[in-house]
Amino acid sequence: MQVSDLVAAARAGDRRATARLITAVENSTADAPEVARLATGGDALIIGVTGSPGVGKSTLVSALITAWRESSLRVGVLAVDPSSPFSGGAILGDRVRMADHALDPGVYIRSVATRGHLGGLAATTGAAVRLLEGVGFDVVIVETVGVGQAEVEIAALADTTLLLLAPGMGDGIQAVKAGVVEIADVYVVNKADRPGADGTVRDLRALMSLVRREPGEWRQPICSTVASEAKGIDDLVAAITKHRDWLAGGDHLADKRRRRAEAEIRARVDAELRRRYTVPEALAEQVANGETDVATAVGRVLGDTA
Ligand SMILES: Nc1nc2c(ncn2[C@@H]2O[C@H](COP(=O)(O)OP(=O)(O)OP(=O)(O)O)[C@@H](O)[C@H]2O)c(=O)[nH]1
Repeated sequence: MQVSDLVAAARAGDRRATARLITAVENSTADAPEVARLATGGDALIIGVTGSPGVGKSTLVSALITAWRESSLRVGVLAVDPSSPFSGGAILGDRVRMADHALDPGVYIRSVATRGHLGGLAATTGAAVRLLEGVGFDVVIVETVGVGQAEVEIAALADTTLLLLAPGMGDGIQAVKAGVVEIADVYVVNKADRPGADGTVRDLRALMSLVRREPGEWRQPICSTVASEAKGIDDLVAAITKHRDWLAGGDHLADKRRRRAEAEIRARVDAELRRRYTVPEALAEQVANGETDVATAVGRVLGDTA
């Protein structure tokens, strides 16, 4: 099939065509440049969802999909697994939300692996986000488990980042420690049916009252949800819409988009440099032995293989 036919099919809701296009950009196949050229345009709402394992990200994403489908929006989900070298959807096969939305052509769900890919999340996921937006998805959700660098990178990709917490998991404190709180645009206290939820909301409020904000700056709302019963989802969708309106009201959205493009280009440039400039083992050996110094070795790597 021609790339143009695949793009047309993907726009019409053919999920296999969408899958083939993402695979092409992910693997930088010979078709990738044409795919990137044709599958362009669109204006998706890009949502990042992050939080510790077990807080209910998958369940919440499933409930959000249902809400947006009720408004006939097409929803794409990229589930990023920073620890897995596998890609293509197999990991999510048994997940609840797959079963819930498996027959709906307006929903596309895929897992994205970043381990072993040069450039990390920004390079691999950035291209897939762009593709989904380009074939007409109205909402693209990027979900990742809250570990290490991934959640900071996800915030760079997304227009609106949701940070999920759950009562009784010490999440509030963990989040502060990791500095994650700053990357969130909307806090979600999920599992609000569990004891301690009010306390988690209170802790967050107290924490936020310490942050000084300029007039006109975004104040992160705190939404309480019971994702497993689809409770609080309407309020959460409203908070997301409000953030989008705030972004669109100033230069914020354009700024975010530019920074996203910059992060994606940067990641790809870094990956390309790593591919071009390899460090020969013998050279490392020489530095380790004291025969050569590091600066000289760097000169050799750059000079020898440029
Ligand atoms: N009581 C309660 N349980 C919930 C709620 N939301 C999700 N759960 C349950 O919490 C467990 C974990 O939910 P997941 O959605 O798999 O959590 P996750 O954050 O995606 O987990 P990882 O994939 O491990 O990162 C499941 O058993 C859900 O049914 C909720 O609002 N209340």
